[in-house]
Amino acid sequence: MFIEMRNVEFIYGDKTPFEKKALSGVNLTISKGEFIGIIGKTGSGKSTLVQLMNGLLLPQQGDVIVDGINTKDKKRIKEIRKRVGLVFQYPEYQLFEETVYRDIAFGPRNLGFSDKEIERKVKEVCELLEIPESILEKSPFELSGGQKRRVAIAGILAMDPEVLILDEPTAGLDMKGRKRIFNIIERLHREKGKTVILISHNLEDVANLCERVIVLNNGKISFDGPKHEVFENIKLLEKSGLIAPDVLYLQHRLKMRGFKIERFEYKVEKVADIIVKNLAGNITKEGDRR
Ligand SMILES: Nc1ncnc2c1ncn2[C@@H]1O[C@H](COP(=O)(O)OP(=O)(O)OP(=O)(O)O)[C@@H](O)[C@H]1O
Repeated sequence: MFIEMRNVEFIYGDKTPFEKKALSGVNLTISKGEFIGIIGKTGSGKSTLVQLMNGLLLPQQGDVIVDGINTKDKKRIKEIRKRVGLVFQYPEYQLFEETVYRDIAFGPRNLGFSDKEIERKVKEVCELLEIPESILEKSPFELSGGQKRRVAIAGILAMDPEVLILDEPTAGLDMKGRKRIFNIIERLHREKGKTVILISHNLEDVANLCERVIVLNNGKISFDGPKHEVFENIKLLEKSGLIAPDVLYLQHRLKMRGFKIERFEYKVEKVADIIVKNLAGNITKEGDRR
């Protein structure tokens, strides 16, 4: 078990007139190599949850343990940050150096990597994230939205974290930009064995990419399990204030009409195959009857 949260509660502005309980009674464990999606309506506590996972926020109640280290152990916070990398929802929060190179190098430099190691790391992550050398001396603020995202991810990956957390990594990107980011994330999981935790408002993306899904509702976990269990339970999604992807509503409707669906699919092409297969079955049956 790599990350463990035990009975965690987090309150913003604790003991002030503005206090706001963002999370309560959160228990969860995350193992190496998982690909987890975190979903929940706006304000349900998703960003708070992931900031607790790398010690950026500390719980008022309960404990967060990362690879055996309690995030409250101030002396070991660097070790935690090195293990759990968090890419913020807004890349602007993360990019502040004068050049792209310096921004990507910031994390490893802070962790005490040598210049040679930093250079090697920057080169490696740029290749992985398809960041051309020609932009390394540019200001991060001159970049396009997609490039900014990739540079923000590169800066975190350069520290070689075991766990990569991405908070809405494709917000504001067009279809092509989104596909590019998701391909990269998928490869990081599949080829580099990274544990990935993805927050997304887009349930279709989560359904397509993740293996396990955690649903948050008003600061509590309302579901945690295999994705097919959550996505086949439209009522559960609705109770948590979420709307299931259209492909799922379609398959529920087809099932009600007598279509045989063994396993719900998340890609339109695959649903089309189900329909064709069912219709073909019916036509054959008709033929048999005649
Ligand atoms: N800095 C803060 N000060 C006070 N309250 C906050 C702060 N950040 C978040 N909150 C509140 O805590 C709750 C959880 O917020 P959080 O950002 O974790 O939710 P979220 O699910 O990530 O939302 P979104 O989908 O909109 O990003 C919300 O009610 C939010 O208003």
